[in-house]
Amino acid sequence: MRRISILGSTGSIGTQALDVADCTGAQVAALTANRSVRRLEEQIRRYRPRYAALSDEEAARDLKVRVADTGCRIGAGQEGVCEAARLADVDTVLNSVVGIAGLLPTMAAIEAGNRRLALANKETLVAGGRIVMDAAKQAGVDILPVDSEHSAIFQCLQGKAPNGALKRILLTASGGPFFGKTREELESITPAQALKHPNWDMGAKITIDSATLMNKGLELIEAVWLFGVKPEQVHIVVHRESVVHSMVEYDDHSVIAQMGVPDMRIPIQYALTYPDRVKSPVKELNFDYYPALTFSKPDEDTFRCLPLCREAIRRGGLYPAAANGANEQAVALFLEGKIGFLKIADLVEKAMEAQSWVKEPTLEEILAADQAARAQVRSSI
Ligand SMILES: NC(=O)C1=CN([C@@H]2O[C@H](COP(=O)(O)OP(=O)(O)OC[C@H]3O[C@@H](n4cnc5c(N)ncnc54)[C@H](OP(=O)(O)O)[C@@H]3O)[C@@H](O)[C@H]2O)C=CC1
Ligand SMILES: CC(=O)[C@@H](O)[C@H](O)COP(=O)(O)O
Ligand SMILES: [Mn+2]
Repeated sequence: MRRISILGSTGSIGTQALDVADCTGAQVAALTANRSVRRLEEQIRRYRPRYAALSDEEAARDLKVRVADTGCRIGAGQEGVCEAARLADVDTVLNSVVGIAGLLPTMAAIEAGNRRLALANKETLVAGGRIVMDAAKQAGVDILPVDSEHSAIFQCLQGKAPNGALKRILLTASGGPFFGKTREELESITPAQALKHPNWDMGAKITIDSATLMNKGLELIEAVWLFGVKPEQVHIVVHRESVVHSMVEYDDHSVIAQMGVPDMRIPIQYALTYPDRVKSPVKELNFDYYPALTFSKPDEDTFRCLPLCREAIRRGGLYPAAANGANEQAVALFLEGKIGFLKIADLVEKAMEAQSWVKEPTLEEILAADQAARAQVRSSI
């Protein structure tokens, strides 16, 4: 039986991971969140982990009082979250924290060793890809992708590509809620409109990223690090139905796809049970409901975040961290109604322009680049 630590347990992926734990009989050893005291209290009472943490220190103090009767030890701050990633008796850490806040817990899980890392937090690899992958290799920690496209690619590769035979990755994109719209039409988009994803029910930040196609740019970078391919080998294919979760093309031009209904419990479960496949409550894919599957090219003139991310990983160094940090701050400002939808890409571009070249950045330099990009975004509105 797996003993898992779920970081970001109160979010979209975190709560679905708890459903998966229910179905697979995994034991929940630790839970963490940012400041959702009530939701984490409910989860502690139901799953009885021996440790839980909130990164917001005041919220952690409140939680400690509320769950004093349960015997659950409560941690606080970023270090409290990292402690959940390091617990000695845990064999699986699921990182479903949103944003760059997931980077230090990822490193903590890897440094602790002797566990698998099921990684939903794509920003970890976008900002810190090289150091994360190097540390995982050195520690012998397997990183299992949770992101649906990367789980699909991992499944199509059966874990690893046969030597040199992988030609390219065909990474699918839904196109988001604004597929087919012009820049003029996007000028007056509201957060409420952008928060309506056509196929997936996700947290707010990733839903906005899907609407701008930043999500696909982040996923392109994520794929480069996870599968050791060049940026040019990742080809984005718009597929409106989100049923083909991604594909790989081999040198003989054979294309292998992974398919299923759009439900994150499938990739979450696979990351936890790999290499085993076990029964799932998720609906089977019924082709009667999908008489046509469509494929087309992304509109990169309108949705500029995608080419900006491609350029960021092509340049390397701190450019992806700067693009990611600027995007996180810009999305927060868009959700607060302080900037328009199209401004998000402008701010990502500006942050990349301000970034200087650093060959192999350290963790400290990555976190500093993230902070600098955020500060630049805040000061330019
Ligand atoms: N949702 C989805 O279907 C998919 C998500 N992903 C990726 O998974 C990650 C999580 O996404 P999603 O579940 O949608 O996000 P949500 O916003 O729904 O949940 C985020 C979780 O992270 C916690 N959190 C937020 N800020 C911090 C912080 N500073 N320190 C520690 N914990 C924090 C939140 O706690 P609190 O509740 O207290 O705020 C919450 O538990 C993202 O990287 C996303 O890109 C990838 C593929 C699909
Ligand atoms: C479920 C998942 O993995 C998301 O990243 C999803 O892919 C978002 O959809 P699009 O970014 O393709 O709109
Ligand atoms: Mn995805």
